[in-house]
Amino acid sequence: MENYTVSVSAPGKVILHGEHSVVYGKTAIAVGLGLRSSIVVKEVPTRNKPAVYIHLPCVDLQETLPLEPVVSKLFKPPLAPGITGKFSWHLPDKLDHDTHLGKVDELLHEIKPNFDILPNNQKNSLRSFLYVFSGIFGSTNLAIRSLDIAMGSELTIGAGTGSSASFAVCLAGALIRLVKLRSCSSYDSYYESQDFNFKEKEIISEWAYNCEKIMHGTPSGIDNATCTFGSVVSFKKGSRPKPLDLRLHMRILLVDTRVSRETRSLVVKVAALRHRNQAAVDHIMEACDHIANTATQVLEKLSSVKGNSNTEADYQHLAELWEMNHCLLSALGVSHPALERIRAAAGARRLACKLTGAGGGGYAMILIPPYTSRSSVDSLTSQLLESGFRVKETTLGGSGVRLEM
Ligand SMILES: Nc1ncnc2c1ncn2[C@@H]1O[C@H](COP(=O)(O)OP(=O)(O)O)[C@@H](O)[C@H]1O
Ligand SMILES: C[C@@](O)(CCOP(=O)(O)O)CC(=O)O
Repeated sequence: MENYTVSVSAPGKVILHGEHSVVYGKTAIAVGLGLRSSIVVKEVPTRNKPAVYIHLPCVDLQETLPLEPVVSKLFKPPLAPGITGKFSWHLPDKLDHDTHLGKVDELLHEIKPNFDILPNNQKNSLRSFLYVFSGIFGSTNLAIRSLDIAMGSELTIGAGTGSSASFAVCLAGALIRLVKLRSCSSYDSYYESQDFNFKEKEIISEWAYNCEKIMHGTPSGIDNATCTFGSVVSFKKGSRPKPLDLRLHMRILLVDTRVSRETRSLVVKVAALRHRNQAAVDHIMEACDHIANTATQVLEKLSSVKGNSNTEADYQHLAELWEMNHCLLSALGVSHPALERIRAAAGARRLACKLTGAGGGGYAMILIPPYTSRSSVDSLTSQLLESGFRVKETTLGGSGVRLEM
């Protein structure tokens, strides 16, 4: 019997346009980052009793989970109320989420008596792991084998660049691939397939959405969709995120202000401003919506360009939109002196810069068009590092979840 090894990676995400205005029903666009998380899942010989050996260095966690109680308590998860039939791993949105998560929590308290005193990040990673593992394997008839699971990430954890969705997408992707490999023979064409198909990606994104519910309560769905499909995802409240099939490879400097912020309190701050100035704030939101829509058109043009002379004009247009968007966000009161210092340094080199995400600190992104000189990027990076910021040069619009060889 073959012992399989599966390696999968998935990107983080940033919001390009539409932060805050998305809360008021306007369009947001998010893009996959060049920085990725990765997972390696290995079937290993069972030593004594079957177990999963988990290595999660990003949250400082090494854990061995016995599999027999997982099988007896968590397999065969229930369907949501009102839905009949048998649950299958193809249908994560039909799972009775609260009941299944409740059982996961009960089991974790049984097998780890100190569960309650673990830090939240470790708790959430373990809960998500058991939830997805038992949801996927628990609806198959495959014999249980011991597994070794190791995950890593180039992303800063808990900083608004989608590490939780990226983690969950890797996990769901790897476990689904393993189930499919074990369900087919080496003569099937699936065995040879080098990547996930669209339907598989939809299922992966739904499992990751359920994990986002574990981590955040009421996620919008944009992070799991962007980390799964990569490229650009357009989103409006109340409708499904829409992946756009664009081929982009835009360079940025992703600059961490190291000023911590809380998304929830910034959303409340904007709501209070709107309460006092509704017409003015609604016009700002409307303007942000136009920017998101125009930027989508520019990205479509950039995506279709093959050495076309308009690239420079398109990048300039995009830079203009970034600048306007940042200033509108600043008018909403969500900039920060650290973000403005980064903008000044970028502006001195005629490079566009905007905050991304909730603001109030967090990250700024600086657009690096292809015609920017290396010396300009290097001197800007040095200046930002000297000022105490963290700087990573990366790309926007990269690929979504993928199998690694
Ligand atoms: N590589 C990883 N390994 C283990 N857990 C991870 C990893 N990346 C993210 N997580 C989980 O996701 C949580 C971070 O989620 P969140 O606070 O939403 O941050 P972010 O904005 O980066 O998504 C962590 O506390 C941890 O539970
Ligand atoms: C400010 C907001 O529009 C985006 C927040 O993004 P992040 O938490 O910084 O990734 C809030 C939201 O959409 O829920």
